[in-house]
Amino acid sequence: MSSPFPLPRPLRRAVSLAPGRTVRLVVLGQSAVGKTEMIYRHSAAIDGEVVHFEILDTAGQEEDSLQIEEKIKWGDGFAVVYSVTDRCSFDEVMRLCFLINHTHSNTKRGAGDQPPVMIVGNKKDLEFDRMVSTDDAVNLSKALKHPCVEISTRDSYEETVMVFSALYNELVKQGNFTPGTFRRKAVSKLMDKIPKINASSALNSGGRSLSFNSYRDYLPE
Ligand SMILES: Nc1nc2c(ncn2[C@@H]2O[C@H](COP(=O)(O)OP(=O)(O)OP(=O)(O)O)[C@@H](O)[C@H]2O)c(=O)[nH]1
Repeated sequence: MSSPFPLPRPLRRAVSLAPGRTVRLVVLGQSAVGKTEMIYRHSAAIDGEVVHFEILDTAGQEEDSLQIEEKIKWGDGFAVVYSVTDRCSFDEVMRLCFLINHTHSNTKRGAGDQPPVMIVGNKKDLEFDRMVSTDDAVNLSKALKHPCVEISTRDSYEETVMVFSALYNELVKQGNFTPGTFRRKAVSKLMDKIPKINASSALNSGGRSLSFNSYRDYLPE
């Protein structure tokens, strides 16, 4: 299925980790929707600039709302993931989108100035087990005013990367900060506590299964 919302063209991967700007993205969603299949660090050349993505996922039902809110405060942009094979995970999307908006309305931005969110329907390869239609997703997307896309993290690494780059493009488009004002280095204390695995080794595994599970190990001070 093609996306009802056009995603940017596939990105060229950066050949080196040159100094660049850093964007923090958070992947939210119910348990078992496929969040852990997403990569957690990625660098790409976008419009001639190197962009480092730091990607934090949540641990589904194991986390309480305070932990999720901490992660939401940390993030610049958000992928809210459901599985097209799991109706309950789709029903959770609305609650998570409200939580993002609520949390950010009290923190970084002014009223009515919300961070970019993309609704991501994963496991589209399981067409015969589908419980959430594309129309359902488009309707929710219109209601919440967030773009939606269906992907398969299992089948396509590129689709996952395009979600991240679409969020980045939206951040730039919002104009809250121009590209030059992004953080210059991956400096967050949170990320400093994450075990170092360099981007090239992460990508060797097809960009999958390298997410981290124990947020408690690197909570901000
Ligand atoms: N067919 C198919 N299976 C997938 C896809 N993405 C993930 N899975 C499978 O779905 C199961 C759950 O994936 P996880 O990545 O552990 O899900 P999660 O959202 O991180 O779950 P929690 O850690 O409990 O929050 C695993 O068996 C994955 O292999 C996909 O695109 N297609």
